[in-house]
This record gives sequence, structure tokens and C-alpha cells, in this order.
Amino acid sequence: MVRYRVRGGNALRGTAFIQGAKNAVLPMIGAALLAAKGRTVLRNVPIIEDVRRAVELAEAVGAYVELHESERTLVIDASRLTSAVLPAEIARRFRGSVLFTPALLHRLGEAIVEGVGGCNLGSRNLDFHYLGYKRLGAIVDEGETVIHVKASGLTGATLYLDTPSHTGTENLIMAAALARGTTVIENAALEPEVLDVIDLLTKMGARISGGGTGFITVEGVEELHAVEHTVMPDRLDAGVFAMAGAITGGELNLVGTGLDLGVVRYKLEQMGVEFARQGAVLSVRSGRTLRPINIITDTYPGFATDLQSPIMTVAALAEGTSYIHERIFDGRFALAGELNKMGANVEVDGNRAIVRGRTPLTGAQVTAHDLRSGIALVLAGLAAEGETVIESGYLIDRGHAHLAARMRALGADITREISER
Ligand SMILES: CC(=O)N[C@H]1[C@@H](OP(=O)(O)OP(=O)(O)OC[C@H]2O[C@@H](n3ccc(=O)[nH]c3=O)[C@H](O)[C@@H]2O)O[C@H](CO)[C@@H](O)[C@@H]1O
Ligand SMILES: C=C(OP(=O)(O)O)C(=O)O
Repeated sequence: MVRYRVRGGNALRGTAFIQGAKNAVLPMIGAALLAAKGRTVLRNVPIIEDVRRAVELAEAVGAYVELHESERTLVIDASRLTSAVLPAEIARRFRGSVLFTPALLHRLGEAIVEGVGGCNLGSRNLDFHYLGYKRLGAIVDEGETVIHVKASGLTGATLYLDTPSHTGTENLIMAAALARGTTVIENAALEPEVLDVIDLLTKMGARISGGGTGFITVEGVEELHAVEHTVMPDRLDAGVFAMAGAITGGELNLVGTGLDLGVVRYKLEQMGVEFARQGAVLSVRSGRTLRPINIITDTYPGFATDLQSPIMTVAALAEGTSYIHERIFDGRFALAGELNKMGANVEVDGNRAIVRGRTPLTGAQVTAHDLRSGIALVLAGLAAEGETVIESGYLIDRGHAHLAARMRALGADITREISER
């Protein structure tokens, strides 16, 4: 059992180094398996638990993988894939496992998905993925727990997503990249991580146009080759560090090439947080008091659902009543009960939450129900009086690399502990 212990009250100051993006590197590991020859090199890889699980999964299907932790570099040789099975004991531990399906389909003619994990946020359907594969010519056999996808070659088609699914878009692009003919994906996701994956696939030889427009066209090619690529910065990690600086009354310089916080920056500015860009560095500091805010989560360029929990903590520390409307997931308010244990006043009504601030927060023993509620509780702990203990820290480690060390370097009093239980 991993737990984080945070003693609040320290202002965070200094330079925060933003990690590479979890939601870009996971599809990239899946994409690397599409190359039947050579070694793919991924740089700026975040050393997080989801990456470790993705490495284990790639090895389980036969790839040779080196994870060079201190260099934050992955080397993947997928020239010999030996198994089409995504085993339950690894695949159920993270969502990114679903992103291995296209490579197994193309390379081995089938993918046997024994389960898909990820944060527990209510219903998380995969029907767009499977309907898309079917439209491209695959046979999909959906059992109670195991899903079997088979195809002896895919053929391009026009695909439509009811909503712009992030991993759904990535999976269908990868499936179309080596299909015969042209595929059009309508209502495709616009997230920057999807565009970074398109960049990687394009370097590999894929012919993809329309990324970022919602209409993606993929002209299938015969083969994809192994290349080197640097993973984009993690805008969720950046958002969390910006909030940590703001709520502790500190001042941080965020370093991570090309970092753009978009609507998150504007929302925090409305709350009174000050940002300044100095070339490649984004500095952040809080004003004297934080103002309340209205948040509606949405697909990009809307406010990212993954930052909804962290901003709930910030809202609890603002003077006045904030409103949060969660529109992507139907079960993403597990944080409210935990924040209330620390003295917050959050009322949940369906997919809306009312946060009545400012209430002083007091340290408590709290539970991370998923990755983002976990990191939101770390934020609460930084601003609370006394000691906060957050379990299970594994969920936080799924998405944030070396969190305690990076925060301690900025002055936070935080430790990561491992116990037998
Ligand atoms: C590994 C990764 O990149 N995870 C991110 C990805 O998850 P993920 O790709 O799973 O999220 P999706 O965009 O697919 O899902 C969003 C919503 O669409 C619904 N849906 C999705 C697919 C489908 O086939 N049918 C369907 O109904 C889901 O139930 C959910 O309510 O995007 C989410 C939304 O930005 C983020 O919170 C996750 O951090
Ligand atoms: C929901 C998340 O991740 P996943 O899709 O990997 O469960 C997240 O990163 O907040």
C-alpha cells in the first residue's frame, strides 16, 4: 500500500518541471507496436505506474522494451510479437491497455482483450471503438469479460463517433493507418494529445490529415516504421502544479516546452491567480484571495474533466460559492465526500456540485477514489492545517511521476510511504 502524507501550510516556490503527458505516451506505446521492424524511441516519458503497466503489457505480447528511467526514454522493438492476448492481470490495471488492440489486429490478425481498467468514473463505454473496428471489417465478439476482435486485413470506411472519444479516436486512427484505402473519422477528438499521436504516426509513415478539425482522413499505407519522438508536456500535471502554487500563496515557474494551459489558465485567472509567460517558462502566483468560479467540463478545448477534481479543491479555498458541472463522466464526484471530511462544504446533485467556500481545511485520513481525486486531496493537504494522509497512493502514481520529490523540491512537506498492508 502506497500512501502520501502531507503537512500543510508551506508556500510552494521555485521551478516545477512538468512531466511528459500520460495520455499521449500510452497511445504512443500502442502505436510503436505497429512497426514490424526496428526500434522506436520515445523521449520525455513520464515515469508513472501506467507506463510501467504499458511496458509489462507490451512485453506480454512479445515486444522487447527498455525503460531507461533516469533518461525518461523508452526503446521498443516490436519486430517479434508472439501473443494476441492482453492478459487480465495487467490490462485491468489501466485504461491505456485498450490502445494495444489495433497493433495486435494488424500484426497478428486478432486481439483478445481480457479486460480494460482505468479510473472508476461511472460508465466508460468502448462501443465506438468496437463499432469502428466492425465498420473497418473486423469481427468483434463481445463476451461477458473477454472481447475478441479478429480481422484478416482491414478496409477503410467512413466512421462517426457519437461523442469525440479520446482513446476511441486514437484507436480508430491506428486501425485505419494500415487498412486498405481511405477512412474518414467524423466527430474525432481534438485533444492536443491526439494531435501528438498523429505527429508520431505521421513520422512513422502514416498518411493522416485533418487532425484538430474534428474530421480526420486516413489513407492506409502498407507499413509503418520505427522512429524517435518526444512526448508532449502533460497539461494535467502542469495544471495541478499551477494550482499548488496558487493555493499555497507561493510562486512557481513551470518548465515544459510549449506548455499551453488554455481554458484552465483563464479559469484560474478569473479566480485571481496571476500568470506571466517569459518565453518558454510560465510563471504562476496567487492574488491575495481566490474568487469563486463556474466550471463546465467538456472535450477539448473545453475545461478538461481530468482537472475537475483539482479545481474543486481550489474552489473550496475561494471566497464564495462555486458551481461545477461535470459533462463527460457520470460518476466523477467521489472527491466531494473526502473534501468534506477535511472541512469543505461541497454538495453534489447529480452531475452538478456546489462548493461553498471558503472553509478552512483541516488535515484528515482520506481516500483517493481515482487518480485525479487523489491529486486533488494532495492539493487540499498542502493548504490544510495539520496532517493529511491519502490512500491509495498507487492511484496518484498512475499519473504523476516522482510527485513527492518534485513537490518537496518546491518546499512542500510531503512524503510517499510504502507499507505491507
Ligand atoms: C488514457 C486516456 O487518454 N484517458 C483519457 C481519455 O479517456 P477515454 O478515452 O476513456 O475517454 P473517452 O473520451 O473515450 O470517454 C468520454 C465519454 O465518452 C463515453 N464513450 C466513450 C467511448 C465509447 O466508445 N463510448 C462512449 O460512450 C464514455 O463513457 C465517457 O462518458 O479521455 C478522458 C476524457 O477526456 C480522460 O478523462 C482520460 O484521462
Ligand atoms: C481518467 C483518467 O485516466 P484513465 O483514462 O487512464 O483512467 C485520468 O487520467 O484522469
